[in-house]
Amino acid sequence: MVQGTVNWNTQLDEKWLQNYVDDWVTFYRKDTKEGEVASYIPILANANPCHLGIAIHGKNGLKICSGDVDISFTIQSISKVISFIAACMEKGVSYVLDRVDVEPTGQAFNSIMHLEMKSPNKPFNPFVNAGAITVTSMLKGDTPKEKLETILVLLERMIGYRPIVNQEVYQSEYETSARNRAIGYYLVETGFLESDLEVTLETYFQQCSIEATVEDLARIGLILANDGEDPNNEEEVIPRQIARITKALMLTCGMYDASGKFATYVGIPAKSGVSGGIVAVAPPRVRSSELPFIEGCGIGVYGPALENRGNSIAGMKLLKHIASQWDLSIF
Ligand SMILES: NC(=O)CC[C@H](N)C(=O)O
Repeated sequence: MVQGTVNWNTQLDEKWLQNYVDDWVTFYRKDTKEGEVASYIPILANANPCHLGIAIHGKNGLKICSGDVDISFTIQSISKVISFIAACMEKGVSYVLDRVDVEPTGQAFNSIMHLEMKSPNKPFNPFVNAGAITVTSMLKGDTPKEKLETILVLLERMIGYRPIVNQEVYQSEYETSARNRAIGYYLVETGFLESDLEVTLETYFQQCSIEATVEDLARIGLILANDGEDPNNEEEVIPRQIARITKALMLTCGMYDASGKFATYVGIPAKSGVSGGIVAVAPPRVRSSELPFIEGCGIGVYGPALENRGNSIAGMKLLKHIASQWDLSIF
C-alpha cells in the first residue's frame, strides 16, 4: 500500500517506481466511487466510473504507466490548451490576448453569467467555454475541417500520430449544445466571434471530441514542461513564450473553479476535461537531485468519475499525492 516518507536516493530505479505508482493507483481507485461521470453530454455517461489510469513521461525517456492506460477517451476541455497554442502560433500572442483575457473566473466553465460582468465583455480566459469558442473562431480556415486541421497538425507533432475525432461523441455534443450556442450567440452580439457561428461551434465540438490516451496527455505535458521543445528530438514544437503563457493559464484557470485549490494543494499547471482526463506539467526542479523526474515530466490521468466542478475526483487525489511525494510543486 501507499507508503509514507521515502528515501528516494535509494529507490529511483524504474521497477521500484513502477510498483510505487501501481500501489497509488490501487489505493486511489476507491475514490472513484465518490464521483459521477458527466452526463450533460449524454454519451459521456457510458464511461466506466471505476476507471483510473496514469502515465508519467520524463525527459530522459523514463515512462511509468499504471492502471487503465489503454482506454481512449475524448479530450474535451483539454483541447482548449491545444487550440489556444495553435491560435497564438498562427496569429501571435498579442492578437489572441487582445481578444481573450487571462483572468480566472471562479465560475463554472460554461457559465453565462460572467460574460456580462466585464466591459468590453472580453471573455475571461481561453479555458472557459466562452474564451475557447472565441479562440476557435480565430483559427485559420473557412470550414470546420480547415480549422480543425490546425489543431490536428499541432497535436500530431506533439503525440506522434494523427488523432481521430470520435463521431459519436461529436454528435452527442452537437445535439445537446444549447448552452454553448447561447454563449456563441452572445459572442456574436459582442463582436468577439471572428468566424461564422456554426463553423466555429462545429469546430469546437469536434476538437472536444478528439480521442487520446493518458500516454498522449503525458507527451503533451512533457513538451510543455520542457518549454515547448520535444525532448526526444530537441525540436521546438511550441515557441517558448507561448508554452510559458499556456502553463501560467493552466495553473490559474486550468481546473475550472477548483484552480485555486489545485494550485495551492498540488502546485503544478494542469488542465482537465469533463471526460475525466487531466494533463499535468511538472517543470524541472532545482531542489534535491535525488527526486524522481527531477528534469521535469508530463503526466496524463484518466478517471471519468468527476467532482462537482467537472474534474476527475480520483485523478486529482492521485496527482496531489504524487506531487507531494515527489515535491513537484513549482512553488
Ligand atoms: N469542461 C469541459 O471539458 C467542457 C467541454 C465540453 N465539450 C463543453 O463544451 O461543454
